[in-house]
Amino acid sequence: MSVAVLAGDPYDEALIAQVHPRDWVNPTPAPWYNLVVLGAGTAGLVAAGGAAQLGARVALVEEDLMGGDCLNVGCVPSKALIHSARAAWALREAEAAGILVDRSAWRVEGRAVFERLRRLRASIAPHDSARRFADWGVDVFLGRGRFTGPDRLEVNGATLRFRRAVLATGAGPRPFEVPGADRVEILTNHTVFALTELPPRLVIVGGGPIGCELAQAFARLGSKVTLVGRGPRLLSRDDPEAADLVAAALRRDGVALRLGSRIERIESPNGLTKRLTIRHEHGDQTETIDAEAILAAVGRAPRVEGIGLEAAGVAFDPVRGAIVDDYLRTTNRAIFAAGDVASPDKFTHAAEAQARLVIRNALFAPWGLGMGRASRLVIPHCTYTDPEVAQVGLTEGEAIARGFKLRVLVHEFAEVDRSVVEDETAGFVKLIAAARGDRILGATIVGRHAGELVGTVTLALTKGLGLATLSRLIVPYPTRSDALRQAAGVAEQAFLFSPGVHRWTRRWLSWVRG
Ligand SMILES: Cc1cc2nc3c(=O)[nH]c(=O)nc-3n(C[C@H](O)[C@H](O)[C@H](O)COP(=O)(O)OP(=O)(O)OC[C@H]3O[C@@H](n4cnc5c(N)ncnc54)[C@H](O)[C@@H]3O)c2cc1C
Ligand SMILES: NC(=O)c1ccc[n+]([C@@H]2O[C@H](COP(=O)([O-])OP(=O)(O)OC[C@H]3O[C@@H](n4cnc5c(N)ncnc54)[C@H](O)[C@@H]3O)[C@@H](O)[C@H]2O)c1
Repeated sequence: MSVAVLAGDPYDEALIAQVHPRDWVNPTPAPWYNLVVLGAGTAGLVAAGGAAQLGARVALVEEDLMGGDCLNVGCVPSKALIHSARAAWALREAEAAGILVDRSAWRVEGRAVFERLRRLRASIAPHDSARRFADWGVDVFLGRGRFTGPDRLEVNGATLRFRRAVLATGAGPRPFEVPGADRVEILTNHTVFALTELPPRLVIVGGGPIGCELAQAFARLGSKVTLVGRGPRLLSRDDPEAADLVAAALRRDGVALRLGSRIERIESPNGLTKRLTIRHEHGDQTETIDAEAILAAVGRAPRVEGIGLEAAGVAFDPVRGAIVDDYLRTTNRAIFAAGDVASPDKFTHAAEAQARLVIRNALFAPWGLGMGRASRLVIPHCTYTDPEVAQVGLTEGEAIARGFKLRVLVHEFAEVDRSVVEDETAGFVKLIAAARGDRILGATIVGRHAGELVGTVTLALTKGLGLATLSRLIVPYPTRSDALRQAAGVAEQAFLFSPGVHRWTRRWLSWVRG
């Protein structure tokens, strides 16, 4: 990411004025800091802001745009794009709801869609602004930071000495290594939101969350999208049935899926059109796909190189990132790490939760007493395709792999009145529970608002609430939350209507009847 990859319109100028003011003057460093934070994405901002508000002397170092990926080139712009795509989709589907729309009377204005995205991004930027953090007492340094020893870091020639530090440098797009990719302009999440028009044809490489969300969004907005995936299915981290529903939805929206495919080469025969040659894993034939744009969404690489981790005594691995223990301490006990740079869960809410834990462990656990464990955090995730796919705890496959004996309790949204009346019946709630007892191990939710619904199960897992509690939850009618109660209730119903219990209830009722 760089200020240079923004589109350069007034909204981007407004964004920069907040998160990388051009006239910013770095403060004079204090002799010592309680906490120096490297990177001002979600993890860094939460760690710095929280610590400063608790009274710590804090320095925050950012080389690019404060807010990091989430604000600038991740969650915020992608969800803004998804909103526009959904509006276009709703118009196409309006007829099914009895509303006749003249198809020739509306069209997607790509320029306006991207402008809206940048306007909303700029409107959120004050939350992450340099001024806001400075007002909280944080010394904000704009510039590239680099550790120069186990207790010091350098930025623009100034040395910041620390008792504790937080490494929060995040992750960037993983290099896209296929023949020819270095000679053709390839979009990544750093550049795709700087577009000003919709590409008529777009190839997206990668079937993870970024690939799926953006493939559907661009297709709904009118681009002819092909998604090329290496694996046999989409969303390889998630439940396979959930991934199948997403694949069906993408196909329905016009996305051509080429899964299990290997890219042989990329070229640009006339300098404008880009051409991919792919080969299916199980076939001899190659296929060529032409497009105006190619987006690589092939995973994330933690930012660990060139930042002096060797000098600081912080061990790292190019794939896993900084190596941390369960208290999020690196191999230098004074340096902690939070967010994408050290976590397999590369999500904003995970970065935020880890940063909160780091404040506690780094600043309020003298001699290591009272430190909290990262493994105790219950971290859900959700992919914002339509239908959404939300997950918390173990998937069915993960629970089996760990040797659990399971009960899998499923309730389909086709059985939920609210989903039926809104014509959105695709999806299900799947609760993964231990075969005996009440314990919930995880949940997969596929459907509209799955990301909201998963919060209830996350609370149950966090507080150790079981199936019985969930099945007695009273939810407003008609809502999709009923699916959760119904799925949990399957176990209770099976007990209540089991032959033994049924025999007993009949006898009792016959006796009281007289
Ligand atoms: C397209 C896309 C969509 C996403 N959608 C979602 C979503 O819907 N929900 C969700 O939960 N997550 C989503 N994510 C993931 C989310 O954006 C990340 O998990 C989150 O931003 C991680 O925050 P972080 O603070 O760890 O790192 P980052 O946000 O990457 O911040 C790290 C910061 O450190 C700075 N930095 C690095 N090195 C240095 C240095 N040497 N000196 C100074 N500064 C440095 C960087 O410039 C950057 O600003 C999405 C990601 C992408 C790419
Ligand atoms: N809604 C969300 O929470 C959300 C949305 C977007 C991104 N994110 C975060 O960002 C991370 C990165 O997302 P992502 O989708 O880039 O990564 P990913 O690692 O989840 O998926 C990348 C996919 O690309 C495939 N791939 C890699 N090289 C390929 C090649 N040469 N040809 C074809 N396919 C190839 C991989 O097999 C994999 O399926 C996510 O894992 C998630 O943590 C979260």
